[in-house]
Amino acid sequence: MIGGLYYINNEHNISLGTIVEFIVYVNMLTFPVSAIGLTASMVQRAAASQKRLNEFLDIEPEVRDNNSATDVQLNGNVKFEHVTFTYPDTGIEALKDFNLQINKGEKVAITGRTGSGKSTIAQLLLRMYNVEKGQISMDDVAIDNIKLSTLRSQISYVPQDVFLFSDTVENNIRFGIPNAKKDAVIEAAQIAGVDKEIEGFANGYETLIGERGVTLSGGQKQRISIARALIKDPALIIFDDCLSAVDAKTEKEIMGRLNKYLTDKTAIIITHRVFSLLNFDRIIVLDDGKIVEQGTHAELMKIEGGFYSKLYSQQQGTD
Ligand SMILES: Nc1ncnc2c1ncn2[C@@H]1O[C@H](COP(=O)(O)OP(=O)(O)OP(=O)(O)O)[C@@H](O)[C@H]1O
Repeated sequence: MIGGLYYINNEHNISLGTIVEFIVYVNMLTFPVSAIGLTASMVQRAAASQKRLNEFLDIEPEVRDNNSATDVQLNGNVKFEHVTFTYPDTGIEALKDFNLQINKGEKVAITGRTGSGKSTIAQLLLRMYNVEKGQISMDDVAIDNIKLSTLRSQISYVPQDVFLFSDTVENNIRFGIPNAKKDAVIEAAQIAGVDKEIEGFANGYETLIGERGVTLSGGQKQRISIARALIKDPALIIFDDCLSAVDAKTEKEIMGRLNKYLTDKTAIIITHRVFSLLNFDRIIVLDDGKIVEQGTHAELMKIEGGFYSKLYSQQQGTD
């Protein structure tokens, strides 16, 4: 449910409509004087846009730093305590008295049916919303008391919908870490399983992506997005169903490499495809905003008629 790099670009909850309005407004202001056919209706629209712009500039972001917020060097311990969260716009209760503790270095997979609350966990960890009931903490510091910039810079989030820039492959991977060395870019691409394809492009890592360059497949975009998350070297990394466009074999291989590479890091992998989770420390199954099963693959397979074992059996042979 989270789109693109929403959390980076949209800290102020700017709606697309507002941005479009803003562009219309700026275009009007820069209209050449020779085009004096500026009609009354355009003036009215400009005035309306001005009003919207003023309203937009007055918007106070709902999530902002508390006065007591500090910089904290995070180690990757995560705790949700009795968190009940309702999306303010829809009134949907996405998490219900939700408790979860993940220790530094643990690799935890979260699965469950559509709408069960998986992405909401990521949204709340990034503090895209304030939590009113219960508490979320990292390394025993409530996330409300961690500066937003500090929190978000130490969590890598790979969204479901990939957002790439019209720039080189290399710059897309090192986005956010402009000083990252080429070796680090290549290593991240190798782990994400996209290095061979990049090397096959006419200009390798210098190849432009987008209208003026190569058109990437959905799977290539997803793997570049994973490489971008890895290069950040975060305390916590969250993969949100970000391998849906990759075939089952490739997904398994990437998961295997990630498991090794992320040894000292905390990782949360949100996925519908359970077959790639065999070696995870813990698998959590969500339903209707609550944990309904958790354990290793072997433990969950023993639950007769359990959600996980059913899902696993269904997926065997289908991918
Ligand atoms: N930005 C949002 N605004 C309002 N309601 C939302 C928002 N995002 C999710 N929801 C609702 O909250 C509930 C939990 O959604 P969430 O995205 O966390 O589920 P999910 O398990 O990640 O689903 P999926 O597997 O389809 O991504 C759903 O009912 C969903 O419709």
